Amino acid sequence: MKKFLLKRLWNYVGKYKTQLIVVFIFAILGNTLSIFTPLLTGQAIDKIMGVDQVDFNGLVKIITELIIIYLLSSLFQWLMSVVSSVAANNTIHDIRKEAFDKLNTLPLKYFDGNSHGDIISRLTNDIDAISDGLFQGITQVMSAVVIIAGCFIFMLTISPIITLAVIFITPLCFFIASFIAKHSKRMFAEQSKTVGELNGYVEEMIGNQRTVKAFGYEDKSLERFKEINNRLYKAGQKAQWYSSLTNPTTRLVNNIAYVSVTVIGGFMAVAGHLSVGNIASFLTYSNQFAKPINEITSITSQIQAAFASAERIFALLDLENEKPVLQPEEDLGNCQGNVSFQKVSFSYQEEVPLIKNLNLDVRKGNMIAIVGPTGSGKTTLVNLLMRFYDVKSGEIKIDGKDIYHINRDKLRRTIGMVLQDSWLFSGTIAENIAYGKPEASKEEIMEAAKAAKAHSFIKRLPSGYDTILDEDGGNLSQGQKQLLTIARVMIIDPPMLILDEATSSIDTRTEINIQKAFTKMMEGRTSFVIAHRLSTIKEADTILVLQHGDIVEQGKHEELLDKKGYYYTLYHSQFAV
Ligand SMILES: Nc1ncnc2c1ncn2[C@@H]1O[C@H](COP(=O)(O)OP(=O)(O)OP(=O)(O)O)[C@@H](O)[C@H]1O
Repeated sequence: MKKFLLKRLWNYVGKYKTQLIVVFIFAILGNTLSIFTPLLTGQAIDKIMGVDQVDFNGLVKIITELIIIYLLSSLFQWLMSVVSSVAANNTIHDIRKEAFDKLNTLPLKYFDGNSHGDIISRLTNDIDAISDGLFQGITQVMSAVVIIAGCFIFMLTISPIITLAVIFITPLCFFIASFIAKHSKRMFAEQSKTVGELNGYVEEMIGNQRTVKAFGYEDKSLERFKEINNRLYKAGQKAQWYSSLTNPTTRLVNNIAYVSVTVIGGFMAVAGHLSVGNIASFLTYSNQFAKPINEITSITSQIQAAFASAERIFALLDLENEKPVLQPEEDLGNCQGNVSFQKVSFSYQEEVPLIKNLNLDVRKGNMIAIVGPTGSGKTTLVNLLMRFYDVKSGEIKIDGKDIYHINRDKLRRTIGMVLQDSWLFSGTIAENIAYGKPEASKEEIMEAAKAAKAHSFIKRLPSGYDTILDEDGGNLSQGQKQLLTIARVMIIDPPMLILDEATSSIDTRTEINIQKAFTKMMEGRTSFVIAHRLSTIKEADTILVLQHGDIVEQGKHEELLDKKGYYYTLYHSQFAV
């Protein structure tokens, strides 16, 4: 599994080979220089033979060399970390971009079925974790290779016997580290998952603060937060507990190696095979030899967290995209707006059938009011027409062309949509209106606003069209927000419309404005209206009455009332006052 992850990560990191080579060169320069220092220190010690037997000239020369080496080595190590952070940042930039691109190609099912906080967490926390792991990984691994190889050679030149002892004991560290890593990986995966869950919850609570406060849900919300937070605490503790074992255990092994060097070295010195300076150099080398291994094991937690996060990112990247357009691709051209559903079946979950064998014919310019109790499938019908979800079987045609043969973007541009929860983004009012047509001129924006009856309220704002909206248009009323979304559709001038009439109460004046704007917008356009107003259903060319995903009745208001069927009951319970 890890091999597979490494290979996939390499696909991204490998693109920056030149930077990695530069890091390696700096690693060689910086670390080789520092490998010389124990040798020089040993030589310096041997210049001090005893009282009055000190070679001062030799000593000063060596100390000067040591200072220069330390300075250069620090410079190269600094350069190494600068370049490796550039390589890590470039890699992360690519992964983040690919992940965000992926979000744009995923079907709506993914967003409906996963907590938004968790998705955000994948793009932020998980990517940061990979970034930290990569940066540390690159610098430590490169330095380790150079130091281990360098120290090994230098130790060999001093004493092959003691070198043998060191290289027998030190690899034990690897076994211990990999054994612990195996266990801690699972804990880190749990930790990342819980971070995602926590983010999801926090996002939900922040987004719904009004509801939280209105229902006095603060205490319960805190309880739930505490519960997730506790789980996160436990997962984090367990992961850290396991990974924190690595460093002390490997240090213990290193200390055993250190003691062995001292004892064997001592015996060899007494026998006259080694000088005191040699032993001093060797001790430092054996320490340096173990250092990169220790350092790598001390960042295992970071590397494990990076692996766990990489798994979550790759899982996102591996999700199935929206289905591509079927060939041959057809062009809607000058779209008229004739719509038909033929034997359409659909369900969100396999085991819960919703729409079964639905047939519907809508002629261009007609206004279709969709009514039905909650959960009857009104929004689902819209989801299918917009291709937010794909039908299980059957066909949906516009002007006789199957929508699965039409480019998804082009299809969506022919249908203007105004929903109840009008989504606005932080930016000016003008930018919000021109969302679907960024190249629109000021005049066009104003025209659209006038048609949407939004111009007069915009004009009264201190900065007019340049008024900056908070995220989600928090500084506007519900009705004003809806007028802006109507203007946004007007500017695109689509041949078809999907409107969701607001159920929330809006002041009468704005309500009248919205209704007027809706009526104007629907002129000559095929319109599907999820209807909540009496006036809409009365004016509709056809009313579709939905129940449990089926069209149970279809016709004009008076006809349906005369039938005294389901619509009659629904009308008296929902619309008639
Ligand atoms: N993303 C989804 N995943 C699973 N089931 C869903 C999803 N969206 C809707 N449903 C289910 O499908 C059924 C139809 O939902 P739909 O939103 O179309 O109803 P509706 O008539 O628009 O309701 P309302 O008037 O309350 O908006 C409901 O039972 C609902 O629970």
